[in-house]
Amino acid sequence: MSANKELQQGYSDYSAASDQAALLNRLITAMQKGELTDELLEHIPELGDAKKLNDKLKYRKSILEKSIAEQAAKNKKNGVKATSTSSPSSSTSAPAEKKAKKDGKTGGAPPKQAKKVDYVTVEDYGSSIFGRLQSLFKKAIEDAFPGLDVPLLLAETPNPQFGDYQCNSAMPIAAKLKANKINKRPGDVAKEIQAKLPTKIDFVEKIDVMPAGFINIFLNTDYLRRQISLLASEGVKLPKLTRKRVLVDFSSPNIAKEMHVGHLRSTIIGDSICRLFEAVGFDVLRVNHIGDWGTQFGMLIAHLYDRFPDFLKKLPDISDLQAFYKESKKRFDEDEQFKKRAYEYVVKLQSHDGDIVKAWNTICDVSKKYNQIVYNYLDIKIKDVGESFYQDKMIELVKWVKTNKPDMLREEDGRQIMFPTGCDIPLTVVKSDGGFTYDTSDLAALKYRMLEEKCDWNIYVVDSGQSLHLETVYAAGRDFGWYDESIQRVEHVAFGLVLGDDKKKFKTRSGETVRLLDLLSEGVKRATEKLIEKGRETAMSEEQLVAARDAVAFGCVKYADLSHTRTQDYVFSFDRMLEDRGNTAVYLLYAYTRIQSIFEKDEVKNVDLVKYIASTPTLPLDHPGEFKLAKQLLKLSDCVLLVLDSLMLHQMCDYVYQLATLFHDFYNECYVIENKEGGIKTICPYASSRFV
Ligand SMILES: NC(=[NH2+])NCCC[C@H](N)C(=O)O
Repeated sequence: MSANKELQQGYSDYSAASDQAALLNRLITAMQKGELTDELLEHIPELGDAKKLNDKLKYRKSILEKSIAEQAAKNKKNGVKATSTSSPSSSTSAPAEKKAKKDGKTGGAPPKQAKKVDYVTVEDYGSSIFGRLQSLFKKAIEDAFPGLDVPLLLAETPNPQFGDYQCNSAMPIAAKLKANKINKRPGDVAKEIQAKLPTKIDFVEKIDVMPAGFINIFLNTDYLRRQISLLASEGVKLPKLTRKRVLVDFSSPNIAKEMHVGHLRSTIIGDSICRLFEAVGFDVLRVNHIGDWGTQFGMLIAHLYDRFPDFLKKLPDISDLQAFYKESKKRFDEDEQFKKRAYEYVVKLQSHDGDIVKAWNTICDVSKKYNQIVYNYLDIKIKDVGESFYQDKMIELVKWVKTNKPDMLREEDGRQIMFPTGCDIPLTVVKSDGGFTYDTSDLAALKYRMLEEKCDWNIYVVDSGQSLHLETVYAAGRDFGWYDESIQRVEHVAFGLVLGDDKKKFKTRSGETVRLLDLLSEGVKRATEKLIEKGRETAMSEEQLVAARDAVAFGCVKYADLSHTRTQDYVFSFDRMLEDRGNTAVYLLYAYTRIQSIFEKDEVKNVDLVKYIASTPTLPLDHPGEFKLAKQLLKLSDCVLLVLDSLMLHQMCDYVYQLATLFHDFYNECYVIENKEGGIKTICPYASSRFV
């Protein structure tokens, strides 16, 4: 070999080796990050094969688990879940896969959670003192230490000696500077932050910087007095936010099945979120994604024809839909002839046959009529946009995917499935019989909500058991480019189970699902007993008593749910929720009643109040109890901003509970009305007059 050739060989050996080293480096980094791409795996066939085998096994495992779940559902006595996978028709009924997911049996890590966009854009903080402080401090820190990217640490102080609020950002900033080889004491960092704050802030009395770096903020009491007077004369003014279009999918029961306590939680939480959004001026779509489509309607229609032949003339009186469902399911399982008819009806329903559609409508109407009673009790407004709304949209969806993203679909055992990025469990888009699934309808719904309804924020108030299903659907939406995560937010607002006193899933004594109407009626009964026990029926008119009874009964059920951290399971207990002490609706109602009694007993007219406030632009607030109450009142906007971001409604309950407690303290310590000579009553200019 000539020297030249040797050199060439050496060079190519060297470059091959350095390529290898570079490849190895990429592989190691990718492995550490868990991002082994197919392109990288091609270089190490063994590894690629192992990965493929692993994927296959994982998928097989999920199929097996699905079959087990399916079998379990079949074996379960009185099992009413209609999967009808052998039907030659389309179905959106929850397939076994959904059940397996619900039970958490499918394994596999949940796909990456959608990034949460810092979504609520405040145009004007208005009365939110904390919001204004936050934005002032954020700006001061950014001006003093540009690009340092340290989260703002600002909180209320428990000890008034250290002011009303304290900013503790100086310490982490000093640490970060140190890491960048800049030595600065936290005290000096704090001084630099202070120097960047405006010299005069209307609501701040003084700002003290402690040598250790704490920044103590003292509010201006005159400002608070003026604010409270303004609140009294002009009412609540919430911060001004950029208007958003928000869709809230909540309640969403299934037709012909009993609405259960899980749906009750969804209804209460979803409605409260809507009310909050409406209060800040968002454009809110209250959507009931009812389960009103699927092969189970075949058997229900067949049974309807037999049991209520004149259903076309008058709405059948099916008092117990659950029993009706069970009866038809039993016939479907045992009677071949009936089964055949059921299938025929499904086909007819899907081809929009007039009478069959009417029968389907009848069943939906009976079910909805029942649900409406629950909604009326709880004062819930919601619009039905159920699974049936997506009938044609599902067909369109499949066409769309086949045309635009054909590579995303995979055929397995005759089914069309897809694995969205980062997901171990596939979505079944088309079943082997050509039918659709819960996955298909949720995909179609997501596409419609983001592209047609043009939602900025799409919220699903659904139990945490469906988290994997929803996250997989969202991941598919991202893959399909249906929404832009930097400006839009798609979010599962999950909640835990409702438990009985025995800490087990909430059931009747005989182990049945609790009917919501029975539950609410029980609440009404208990509330009536409570009111009678307190002798209220003598003090109230019948009308007032009914109003009080409903406020107590339904208020308690709602508040008990909302005041618990929603992501956790909570124990449903009438005894606890009807207590007049602690964080309960009764305790809040008690505060409200006391306020009303001031007006009633002392015959103070609203006009007198208005006059008094108009002539007192700075309310005195001389008594500590009064001042504390005023401060809490002024925190409403802060609380609204907090909950808008977290969607954790217990934070709002904590706020009102604290407010009620402070009101009770105030009521016990201060006079509100002064009894002048000659029996003339005037509003006391100093609420603390009991002490003067
Ligand atoms: N888009 C949704 N998947 N919403 C929730 C639907 C809840 C479903 N109907 C159930 O009862 O489990």
